[in-house]
Formats: sequence, structure tokens, C-alpha cells
Amino acid sequence: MMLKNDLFLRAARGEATERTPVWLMRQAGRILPEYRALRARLSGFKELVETPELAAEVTIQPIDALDVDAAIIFSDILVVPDAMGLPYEMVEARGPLFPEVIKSAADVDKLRIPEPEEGLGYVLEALRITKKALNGRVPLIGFAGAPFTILAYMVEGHGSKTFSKARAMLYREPALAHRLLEKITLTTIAYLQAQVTAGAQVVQVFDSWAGILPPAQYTEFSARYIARICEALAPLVPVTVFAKGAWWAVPEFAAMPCRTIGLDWNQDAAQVRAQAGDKTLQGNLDPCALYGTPEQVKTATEAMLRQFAGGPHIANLGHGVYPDTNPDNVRVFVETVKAWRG
Ligand SMILES: Cc1c2[nH]c(c1CCC(=O)O)Cc1[nH]c(c(CCC(=O)O)c1C)Cc1[nH]c(c(CCC(=O)O)c1C)Cc1[nH]c(c(C)c1CCC(=O)O)C2
Repeated sequence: MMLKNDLFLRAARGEATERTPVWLMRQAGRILPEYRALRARLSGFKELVETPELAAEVTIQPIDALDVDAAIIFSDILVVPDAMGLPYEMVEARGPLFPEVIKSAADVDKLRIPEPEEGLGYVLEALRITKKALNGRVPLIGFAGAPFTILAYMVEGHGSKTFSKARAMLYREPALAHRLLEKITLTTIAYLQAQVTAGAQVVQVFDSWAGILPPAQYTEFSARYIARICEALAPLVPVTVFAKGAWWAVPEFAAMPCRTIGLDWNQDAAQVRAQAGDKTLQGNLDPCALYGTPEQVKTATEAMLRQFAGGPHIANLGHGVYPDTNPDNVRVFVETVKAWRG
């Protein structure tokens, strides 16, 4: 299948493009009224994620509604622990909850390293359906959480400002943490490889909680596992690493075979460019900039684009779009990027 719009894929390979491609993290979701309407008819988030036809429909909604240059498969990073034998629930208006958490070596031993088609077949089927339905309109992104971020949820049991239970494990039982990270890493590599087979053309690794670790611990408990994922996937597709809050780790990511480094809104594009060699950079408009007037959104987007001049860039936000963002302002963001000739 020939791509009609391959700007994102070319930029993700580091090739020159006529204009900067644009998509948004969390573009498929609650900002869109058509998502909320579909979601309201279902028992919950999990039903949507686990029903491939519906997940595919929601994946394509932002391509129609926002005219972005890439689709990201509608799923969640927490499907991985679920498939390993630690199920999550998505509590309305609160977020993820694991009724059972990982506390001991026996808990880690019980976890499976599932065959992707068995444990995560519903995501792979959603990718296949989406790929067909997209009909080459835009490239399709697959994703997974970084092993440390997954460990954080599996040990803590829910979102947290501090993740102190998870962080305590790194200090008190580092060998146990490594055994858990090893199992998550093996599961994630097989899962991402299967996503590529099912149609993903780029994969992104989300290390959403990277920023809670001190740099030396980050290297030991997170970056080295991300490096293994990059090494396994880079021969297949371009890999993007997005590690929120881990600005100090850019030189480490630059040394990995990932192709793109995602920036959050606290990072300075010129500084990252200087540290990241020929990598493509992705980001990094502050999601809160989309609360401005349309004129303010345009000005902020152009200022962001100027900062990324001088190397390959994929425009995005510095984190997922917030659910109460006005989709009209998202369209202003997208149109401003598309009109830009920097
Ligand atoms: C940390 C994390 C999670 N999930 C994800 C991350 C990494 C990215 C990040 O840092 O934001 C990844 C994710 N989750 C979702 C996507 C969809 C694809 C996309 O459009 O980007 C992606 C890429 C759907 C979702 N995942 C979730 C929703 C909302 C649930 C709903 O519709 O009721 C969606 C659309 C739920 C979720 N899932 C998670 C949390 C903390 C929550 C609750 C907070 C929230 O509501 O945003 C875990």
C-alpha cells in the first residue's frame, strides 16, 4: 500500500520534507465529541480498547476531525501488565487501578511473558483493521510504555505524584526490580515486533514517569531497558523515545538506535538539537498553550516551530493533549504547522 501522505514517516527516518509533519499525543480520545459519544455507549474504557473494530474507528477519528499527518493506534500502555497476568481497571474520572500489585519475588515469578497474538491479539487485530481502513492516508504509529513506567504502575497500583512504593523497590530490592524490568522488556519487545508485523510503521516508547528518577537511577533502571527495545526494533521501523521529564538523558538516547527523540515542554529545542546529533526531534508545544485564543495558539505554535529550525522535526505537544482542550484550537495548531515554511 502506497502512502498518500508519508511526511511523518520521512521525517521519522530523518529525511527532508516539504513541510513539518504534525500529530498529537492522545489525539484519539476525549477531546473529540465523536469519541465521547462512542465511549458513552460502552461499558467502559476496556471494552473500547479490547474491541478491535471500535479501537480502529477511534484511531481514525482524529485523522478525519483534525487532519493530522499520522494515526496512533488507540490502546493503552497498561495492556502489557494485563497480558502478563496483572489486570488493570480504568476507574471513571480517576484513572487506572491495579487491584493486585507486585510486592514480592513470588509475584514476579507468577507473571507471564505472553505470546503477543495470545495475550494482546486484540491490539494486533485493531492495527490490522486500522491499516486497511486508513488505505494509505497517513502512517500508523504503534506504541508501548517504557519498562520503568510499567513497573511504576505494577508496583504502585495506580497513578501517583511520587510513586514512592515503586521507587522504594528500586532502593530496597534492586535485584527484584531488575527481574521485573527484564520480564516487562521481553514482553514489550515481542509485542512491538508483533505490532510492526500487524502494520505499525513507527513505534513510540512512552516513559511517562522518567522524570521522577535521579539521573544515575534512570540509567540503571530505565534507559538500559529502553536501549534494548530500540536495538530490537530499529532494524524493523524507526523508533521514537519520549521520556517525560528526563532532560538529562538526551545524550543517552542520542547513543541509542532510536531515530526520534520526543521532547516535553520543559525542554529547550536548541539545547537538545546540540546533544542529539542527526536525530529527528518531536514536540513540544505546552498542552496549556491550547487554552489560549486562536490567535495566541498560532503565535505560540510559530514560536515553537522556530525553535526547532535546523534539523528534522515532527510537530507535537510536549505531552498528551488535555481532555478539556477545544478541538478548534487543536485545528489551529495543526493548520499553523501545515502553513509554516521555516
Ligand atoms: C501514562 C499513560 C497511560 N496511557 C498512556 C500513557 C503514556 C502517555 C502519557 O504519558 O500520557 C498511553 C495512551 N493511552 C491512550 C492512548 C491513545 C492513543 C493516542 O491518541 O495517543 C495512548 C498513547 C488512551 C487513553 N488512556 C486513558 C484514556 C481515558 C479513558 C477514557 O476514555 O475514559 C484514553 C483515551 C486512560 C489512562 N491511561 C493511563 C492513564 C494515567 C489514564 C488516566 C488518565 C487519563 O484519563 O488520561 C496510562
